[in-house]
Amino acid sequence: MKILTYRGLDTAAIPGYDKLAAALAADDFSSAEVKKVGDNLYRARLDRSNRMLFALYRHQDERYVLMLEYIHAHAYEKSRFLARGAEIDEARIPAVAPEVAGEAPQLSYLNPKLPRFHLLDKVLSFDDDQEAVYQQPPPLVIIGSAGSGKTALTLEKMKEASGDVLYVTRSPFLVQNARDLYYANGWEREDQSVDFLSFREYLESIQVPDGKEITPRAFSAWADRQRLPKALKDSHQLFEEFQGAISGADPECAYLSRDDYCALGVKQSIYPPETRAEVYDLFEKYLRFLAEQGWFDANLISHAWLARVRPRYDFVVVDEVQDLTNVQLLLILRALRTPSGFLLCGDSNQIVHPNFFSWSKVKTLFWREQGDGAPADLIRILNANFRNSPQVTAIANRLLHIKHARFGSVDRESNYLVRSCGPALGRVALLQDSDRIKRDLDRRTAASARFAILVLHPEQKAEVRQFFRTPLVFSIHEAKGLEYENVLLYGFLSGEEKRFREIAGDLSEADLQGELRYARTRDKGDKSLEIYKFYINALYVAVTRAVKNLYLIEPRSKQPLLALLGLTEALAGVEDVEEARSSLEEWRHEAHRLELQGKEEQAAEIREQILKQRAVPWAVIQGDALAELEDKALQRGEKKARIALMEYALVYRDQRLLNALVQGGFKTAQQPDKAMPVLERTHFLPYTLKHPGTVLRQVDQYGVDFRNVFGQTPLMIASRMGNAELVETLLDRDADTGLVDGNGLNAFQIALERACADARFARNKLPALFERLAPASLDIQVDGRLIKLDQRLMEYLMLCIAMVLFYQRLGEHWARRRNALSAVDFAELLAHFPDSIVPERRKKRPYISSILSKNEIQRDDPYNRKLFLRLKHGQYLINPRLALRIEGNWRPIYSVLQPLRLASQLRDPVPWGNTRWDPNAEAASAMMALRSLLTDLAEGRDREELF
Ligand SMILES: Nc1ncnc2c1ncn2[C@@H]1O[C@H](COP(=O)(O)OP(=O)(O)OP(=O)(O)O)[C@@H](O)[C@H]1O
Repeated sequence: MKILTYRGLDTAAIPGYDKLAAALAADDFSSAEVKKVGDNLYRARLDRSNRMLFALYRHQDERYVLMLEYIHAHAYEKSRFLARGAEIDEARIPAVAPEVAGEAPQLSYLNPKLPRFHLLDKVLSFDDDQEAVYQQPPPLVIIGSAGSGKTALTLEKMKEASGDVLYVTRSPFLVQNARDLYYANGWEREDQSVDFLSFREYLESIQVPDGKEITPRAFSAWADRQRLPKALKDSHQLFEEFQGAISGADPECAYLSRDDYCALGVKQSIYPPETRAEVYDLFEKYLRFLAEQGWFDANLISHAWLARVRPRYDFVVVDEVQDLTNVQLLLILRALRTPSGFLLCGDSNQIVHPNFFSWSKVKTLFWREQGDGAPADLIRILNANFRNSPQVTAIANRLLHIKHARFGSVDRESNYLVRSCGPALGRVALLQDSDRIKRDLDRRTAASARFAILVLHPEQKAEVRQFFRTPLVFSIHEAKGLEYENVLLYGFLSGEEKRFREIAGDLSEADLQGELRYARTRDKGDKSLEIYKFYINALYVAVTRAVKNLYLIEPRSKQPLLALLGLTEALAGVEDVEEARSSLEEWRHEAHRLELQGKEEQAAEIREQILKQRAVPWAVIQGDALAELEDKALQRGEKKARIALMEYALVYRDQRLLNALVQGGFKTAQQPDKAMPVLERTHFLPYTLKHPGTVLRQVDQYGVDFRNVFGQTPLMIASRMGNAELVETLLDRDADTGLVDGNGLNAFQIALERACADARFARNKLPALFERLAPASLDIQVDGRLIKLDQRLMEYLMLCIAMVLFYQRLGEHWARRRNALSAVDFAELLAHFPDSIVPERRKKRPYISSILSKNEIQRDDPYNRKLFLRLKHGQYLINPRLALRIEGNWRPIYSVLQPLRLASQLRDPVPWGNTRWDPNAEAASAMMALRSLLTDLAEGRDREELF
């Protein structure tokens, strides 16, 4: 077997490593005492107390040992790779023989020259180009086609940076994906703090703009109302002109003046000079529309925020740089402490719309910011493709050839061919456009989540739907960023036959041979590339969405461009297209993936047509419905309403409601602890079962995040009942961990709440729930700025616990001594948490106190997140001016939490001389005082007497 080592593993410092490696290399598993300890995870003996963890892989005909981690003194529970808190009883695990390697997973690519490998979500062996970039210090610009491993390489380079690091890109989906890849396999680095932000979040981290960011859909709806002349009808184009030419391009101004816009060169605008005045009139209307309707435009805000941004990062990574405008890039650069600490990556061939991105503009921008010029090898190009099949890559290359041969004026950075390292063999075929073929194809693909149909223009989708039942139909603008195993391009070229004919020009096969050579523009006034860029890039993007197989159906199959792509014969049968039927589970994942990427239309269609999900048939008690129920139960004394209200009050431990029920003569409410088990049996029993069929049936009917009558999702109840298996099942079905219940708590906080009330729950149930339920980050707003509080920070846990303690302790503390929350409260709760979820040092009181005081509103600390307000010595409230982003909307913390629900349990009046002292009145007035305090503080009114 061959030995490879994980990057960063210092084998020289591992005692007995060489001897062990030699034994494994010689297939001697018995003297290495190899045992299987996890999924493709093995341990071998280094010496009496130390172990080595490794994985087995195959590549071509060779078997490989991938050395992962040194396990010192049997401390398996500290391993990055084994499940948290894993206890391994070595004596009870049988030894394995080297033959197991024969069944090991295959690596799709392995560079024979490199003995080291990298790890994200999977094992990566860098090719020579990637390795060279990996070795080069920043600043760097990495250019590579779709699937060339830019993101993978970039993330690995990010791991090298210490200090404050930013990863930013336009798409929130990509951000989440990058974060998940980054921390996959338990990676961490103590001296690094990383923010993963979408560009909008980055803007918000400087200052949260008023309103919502304008979307192409909202723009289009606005444009449709404007009665546009024919030349300006294409709203995508108009939007692009507003966001790429009038604003965005010149960072010196928010947007161009009318004169400057009209004077733009022929290549700087989509529109000819004679239409510009009209475009500018519309732009002015657009500005008014933004202001009136409460939208914001990212370019205009970026320009305004240039005056506010402060250097705060040591290293910045910008992914998919072609999706950002100059002013946006400049705003990112201005956040750098060291001007050269950046890494940009992107691919200008992936721009669908006619935007004004050019690598030379980016370079100029960075040059200028750097002051002393840029290093010669700033720009690196990756030529491999690890994603698409060789057949798809071959077609993509032909397109690049055509673009180059036809419009040789493209910049050097967009001018490279791609070498396929793709995993699987695929095929590219032109199919006849006949009813029989379409019927046949539909039969084979309608039930497959791995087959998508792409068209050039949104209007063409309706035509596709006449023949095909799949919900996966996308216009090219929607398809960006997606990938499918099989892609059908439907009438893609025929829809704009004239354009594509002009693109093909009089090129012949001979023009498409050899390497691309960079040539300067022949004629500066030649606008042909700008006009055709949309069409050729759209086709390039469409083609590269296919991971394995690409099919085309063209009503007019004899087109010069098709011929140049080598597609001359239209096939009369589709027997080779595999008939596929995806499981409901696959479809659920697909709907969820599309929702995350903002493809609501297709996701809704999947949910409706395939998953057949519908809205819950019951009314959820919340908002007005709750007020009405209260009225019926408390004012009108209706029996059914009283029972329902009591159940609601029990679920949320709403002491105020329980008290009101008791005072209204409803005795059962007096003993919540007795009533609770009954309630749990009635409503939550299915959530405690090993085979929760009833719950899953409801999930199938109403979707995984449906709300029960109390407004809880299945995940929240499974968490409450401590059913880790069900939690796992629901998460596998993409349950949303960010949703909150009627108390404003998410499923993770609900588990913490249970742990707070029950030490046994904390010890036995919490570990399996803890990491799985905690959302990756919490969006909080303090002083008008977004802070994305990452799950890995102690501050995250402290805020979550503080929200739980709000209900569990604040009321009582306040009623008794006008006290708020203290480090003791946190420490008492954390004491029951096993070390595997919260390390010992983080549970100590001095440490908790230090986090509380570091995050006090008034404290001067660069990492102060201003989470807490110190009322008096050691007494804290969650900062009343903090807001949380819940389901996309900012909500003040004390409207997420429900101060109205804080109350003391009723007590009997105490005889006091010849009067009676009513403790309840006192408690009620204390709670009123607390609520008014919270309101005052939230609204910024001074309550200095308290401090
Ligand atoms: N050296 C490698 N060996 C094997 N797989 C690789 C290698 N480098 C990257 N990959 C894989 O190739 C796929 C594409 O990589 P990645 O997403 O980083 O590409 P990209 O250039 O960022 O693509 P896009 O521009 O489409 O986002 C990923 O699944 C990644 O893990």
